Amino acid sequence: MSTQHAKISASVYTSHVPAIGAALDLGKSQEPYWQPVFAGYEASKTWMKENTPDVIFLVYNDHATAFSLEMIPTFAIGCAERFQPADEGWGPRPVPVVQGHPELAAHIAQSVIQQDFDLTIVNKMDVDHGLTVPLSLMCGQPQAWPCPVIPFAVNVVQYPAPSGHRCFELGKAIRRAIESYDTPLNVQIWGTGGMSHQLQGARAGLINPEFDNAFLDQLISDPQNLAKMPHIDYVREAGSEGIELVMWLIARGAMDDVAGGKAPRVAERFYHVPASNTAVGHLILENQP
Ligand SMILES: O=C(O)c1ccc(O)c(O)c1
Repeated sequence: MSTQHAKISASVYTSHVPAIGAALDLGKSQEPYWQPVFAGYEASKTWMKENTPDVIFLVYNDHATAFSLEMIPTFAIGCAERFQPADEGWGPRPVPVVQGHPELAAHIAQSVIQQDFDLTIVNKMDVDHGLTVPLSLMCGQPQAWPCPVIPFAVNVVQYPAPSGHRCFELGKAIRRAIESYDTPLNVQIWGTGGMSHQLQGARAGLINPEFDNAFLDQLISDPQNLAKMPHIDYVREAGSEGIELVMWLIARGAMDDVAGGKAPRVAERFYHVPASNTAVGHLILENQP
């Protein structure tokens, strides 16, 4: 591929627990409960400063904020110039407006839809904690986010959610789309949500560290097989909200292929239980030059 084209340099994976955003916004990040969570991201914040991309393609889920049970696309790509932080009930988070990249987003939409994945084009959308908490964890509290962000919303809220396999294949299509964009942009792809958690019902509070750590291991070294895991296994092992982890497979699908002999480098790995009701997991993978 010519160096005149965009490329994916790295992927970031992280939970997006809303209480993490509230802790930061309310100045509680050094309290004993929260300190270990934020400490786990210190090295990643340094990495982010040293490896700031031109664009972040950020895979997340909307939590009935921009969409609702009235209308919920399986995959939606944000093509707007900018996206406002959403009001999720306590006013919008005091974080910067998210600048989009309409040109690259339109190119990805064109390419991915022509590769037979149906995407919904979104030209106006507020972004909730699913998108802003990962930015806060990786960038802290800047005046402006360090680069444009293309929001990519996945339905993991209203059944049926897409399979891990479909997400993994979609990641590959997104990579082909980015690598056919004829401007040499450095793009990161982020997969967010998870890890194990269940917010409702008889198993509310479920956390499964064995499953989570096995998921991290396999995401690194054997994502092809991990992508075969059926939906019911996520729900049984990681709880009803654990299904958010299929979004990590979109980001992993866009990265170098272990099966093809090119293993990405693990730059950071962190796991902590709990933050609010959730197990926090985090990885950074870098494609090798
Ligand atoms: O742990 C929690 O409280 C919690 C709440 C809402 C979410 O969307 C989530 O991912 C986690």
